[in-house]
Amino acid sequence: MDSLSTGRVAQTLQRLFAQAAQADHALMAEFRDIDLSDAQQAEAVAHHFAEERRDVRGFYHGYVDNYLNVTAAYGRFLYQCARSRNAKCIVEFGTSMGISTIHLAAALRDMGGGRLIGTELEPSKAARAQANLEAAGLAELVEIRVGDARETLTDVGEVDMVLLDGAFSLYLPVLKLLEPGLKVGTPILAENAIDQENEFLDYVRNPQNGYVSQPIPISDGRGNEFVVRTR
Ligand SMILES: C[S@@+](CC[C@H](N)C(=O)[O-])C[C@H]1O[C@@H](n2cnc3c(N)ncnc32)[C@H](O)[C@@H]1O
Repeated sequence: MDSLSTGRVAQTLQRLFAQAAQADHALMAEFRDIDLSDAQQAEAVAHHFAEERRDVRGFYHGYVDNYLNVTAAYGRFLYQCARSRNAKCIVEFGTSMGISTIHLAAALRDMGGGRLIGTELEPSKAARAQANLEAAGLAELVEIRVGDARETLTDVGEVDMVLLDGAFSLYLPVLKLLEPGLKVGTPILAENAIDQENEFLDYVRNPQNGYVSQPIPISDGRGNEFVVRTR
């Protein structure tokens, strides 16, 4: 049996997905209801990117009460990746309220233990994630570093798996920060890696940089890139 489907982990996830659906309802509806042409969509994404790049802290502070979480299907995929990799050390950029974190930490626990280093800009979100991990019985496996990933992830060392789910304009600098500790075969999962003037995608899709990478269709329209380190 896996702990995703039973006990405290399953109960906590069920509660969090319900809370997330409520908290993010208006936000999600905004995106769902927009029927934009390709050109308008490209413009909207570019605007989003520019705003985030201009003021990362301010941009995400605007979402302080939003979960912005992975889907349940993507969470299961994270769990599967960690299990298939037999991961012992996982790094997560962008913890929010801890939904993805719980999936990853559950995989670590189901394999006998390990360490997850997460990072979150917003102190109140980090505190809520901590409480959620405690509710799921997984807190001892996770360290949530409060602050900007570019400062909090400078010393993580060897990593078996990475989830990039923070500010998407920072995926490339954060990957480069982690690169010295990546091993051959390390999977890097990137959420919201939208294929539009994206320097991160340009980098990981160029085999000369030591990766093989392609989008995977788990959560439609969410830009799920699956990257594997090849050297
Ligand atoms: C998409 S949400 C993460 C969702 C989470 N992985 C989940 O599935 O529940 C992105 C989070 O990254 C945080 N974030 C954005 N930029 C960051 C940075 N530079 N360093 C650390 N956290 C950051 C935001 O505050 C936000 O809570």
